[in-house]
Amino acid sequence: MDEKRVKVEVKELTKAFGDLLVLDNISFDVYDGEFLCIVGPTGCGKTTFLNSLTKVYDINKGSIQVDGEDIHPKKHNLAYIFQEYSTMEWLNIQENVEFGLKAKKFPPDKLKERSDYVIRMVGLDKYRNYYPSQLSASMLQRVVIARAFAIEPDLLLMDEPYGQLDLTLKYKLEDELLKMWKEIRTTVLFITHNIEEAVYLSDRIIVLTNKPTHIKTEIINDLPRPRKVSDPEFVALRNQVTDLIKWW
Ligand SMILES: Nc1ncnc2c1ncn2[C@@H]1O[C@H](COP(=O)(O)OP(=O)(O)OP(=O)(O)O)[C@@H](O)[C@H]1O
Repeated sequence: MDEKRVKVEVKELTKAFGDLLVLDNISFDVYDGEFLCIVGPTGCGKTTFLNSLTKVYDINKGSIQVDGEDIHPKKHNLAYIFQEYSTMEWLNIQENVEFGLKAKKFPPDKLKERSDYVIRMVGLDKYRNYYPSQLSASMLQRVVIARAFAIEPDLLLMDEPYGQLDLTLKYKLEDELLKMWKEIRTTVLFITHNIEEAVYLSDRIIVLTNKPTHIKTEIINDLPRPRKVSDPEFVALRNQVTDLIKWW
């Protein structure tokens, strides 16, 4: 990135459930157009973090701002991709993508052009009239990617989206995701346990500690793209992050 502009500012984020302090004074910025990965041990509070970010939970202390304003799902354009495919079975692929756009009050005369564009980007042009039950797992994930990027979100939140998928599929979808991200230049916050995935995808990696969770360190990942998991530089960075975490 040439010029860094702060898109999301997380400041002193603190969340406890009763006596259990989960997030302990977490502060960091996400830059406009950045692909930021957050890795941390099981149970450190990644889901709690996302739920705090999206206001599902009230936080005990701190603030989260997008473009200098307190984050709000109604005010800001937030998109989510989770493990579940979350497509609507009764709508075809084109309608699934347009559903998100309509919800965001996208101009009706530009709807088709926009959905065509993202559907083409993920290689599903021939399937636009199919229903979710007629598609494979990887195609469904592509629909989800297309739908998320279609709205050009302020922030795309991803929570272990490919955790359950087999490796080949996972790599394909990660490449699909990077292609969309490069084209549309969305700010992405991607949460994962998988260090290799974080090194493959990110511009920067934030490493969390065990509970009470704070930021252990952050690593700039400027490996050139496309990345190869077997490149010595890739392996070196993966090992560096692994050594930093060592939560097992
Ligand atoms: N609603 C809740 N009430 C009480 N405790 C909670 C609640 N939600 C989460 N916790 C606790 O907060 C801690 C963090 O949970 P969370 O699910 O955020 O972790 P996680 O990092 O997402 O886990 P995983 O790595 O398994 O996905 C856990 O100890 C959990 O038991």
